[in-house]
Amino acid sequence: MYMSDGSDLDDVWATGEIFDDEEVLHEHWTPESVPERESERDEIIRGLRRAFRGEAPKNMFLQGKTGQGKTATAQHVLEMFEQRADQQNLDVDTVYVSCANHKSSYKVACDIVEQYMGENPYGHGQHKVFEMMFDVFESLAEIVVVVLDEVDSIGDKHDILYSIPRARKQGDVKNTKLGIIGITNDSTFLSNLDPKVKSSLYDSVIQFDAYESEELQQILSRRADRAFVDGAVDDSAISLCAAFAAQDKGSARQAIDNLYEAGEVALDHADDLIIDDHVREAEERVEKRYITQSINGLTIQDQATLTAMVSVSVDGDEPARTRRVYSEYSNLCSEIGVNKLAFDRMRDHLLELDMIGIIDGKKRTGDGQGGEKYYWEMSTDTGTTIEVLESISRLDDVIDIVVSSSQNSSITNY
Ligand SMILES: Nc1ncnc2c1ncn2[C@@H]1O[C@H](COP(=O)(O)OP(=O)(O)OP(=O)(O)O)[C@@H](O)[C@H]1O
Repeated sequence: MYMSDGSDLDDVWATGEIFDDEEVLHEHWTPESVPERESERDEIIRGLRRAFRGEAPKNMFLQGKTGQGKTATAQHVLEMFEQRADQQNLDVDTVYVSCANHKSSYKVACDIVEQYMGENPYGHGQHKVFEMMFDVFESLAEIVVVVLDEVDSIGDKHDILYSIPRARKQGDVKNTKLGIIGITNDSTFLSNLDPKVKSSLYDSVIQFDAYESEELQQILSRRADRAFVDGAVDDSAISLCAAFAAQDKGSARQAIDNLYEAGEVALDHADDLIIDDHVREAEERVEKRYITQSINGLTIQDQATLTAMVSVSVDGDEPARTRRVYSEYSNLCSEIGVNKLAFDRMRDHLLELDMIGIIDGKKRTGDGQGGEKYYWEMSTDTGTTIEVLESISRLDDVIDIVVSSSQNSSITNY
């Protein structure tokens, strides 16, 4: 049998002349400045500067959709805060927790204790774990800022949001002054908190609006200068990347990911200049990867609801009322082999799909019957979504029917 020595794959192995410092395109890389977020930055500074007057920092909530620079801005300001405090001999420290995998205050407190004491106290009662967490804060500094990123993950188990702001009053800490910076994508999280929690921390909500195309262009240009060798990116490719991201979610993360992928695409084509065509191909690849990751993480009921939504989309009926989606869903359930949920519960799955950005639901006044109703449409590309759903064995037959019945405008009679 012929075995290649691999030399025929040299073009696939080629690293090309595109990337210089690729790391600046990685998710964990923190920019030194965030000029597009000057006003949000200044508001955070105003909340922290109280510490220099001997007061506890303000409790703040940074709110806005994904990729809007909330974490980057908070990190940038906190770095400046620590440096300034150092210069003025003020004893400050910051504690950062990503709450993404912590579904309760208890688990967040365990994470903090583990970070600083080296041992996870999981298994002890909540009272004990909170006590340990307050001991950690007290041992760190006179002023401690606790950053709770993706804080909405803790859902309604939000005792920590009540306890930290009141810790001094309740005698949980004696010498340390505490402030919280909560970061969330979920605009409903704050309004759904119970009133006693809200009143203890609702000092300031700082809204991060979606980036516009010019802002994304500036962000990309700064990254590109460092990430790629001189002259490796066409200006128009940067503008196109920014425009794609602005039209979609206005997310800087998405824009940076697309530019990174465009570099890979250029390498695949053995080109040493990134141009518009590479950006277009990259956009398709990134979109497909994003849809695949999102859909694979869904429950089967979410997937059934999404399949119904796709069916509505191929019939050209978007935006559609919930009852239209429910009718498709009802027809699909037995084919997919899932229990048919009641109308309201299926709507919850539509809301879930909206939260992760696969579909988009907007409330507006309906067709004269009652108040505002939801209208749904796909926010990812329907064709790509179909391709991904087809790769799930439980759904592939149903998707075939959905697509082939699109000419008949409805799958109701299959
Ligand atoms: N103004 C900016 N300048 C430079 N880089 C930015 C800026 N805004 C965002 N970024 C970059 O975009 C990516 C996403 O930003 P970040 O994580 O801060 O967003 P986020 O709003 O916290 O999103 P999420 O809620 O999804 O975590 C990061 O790589 C970050 O460095």
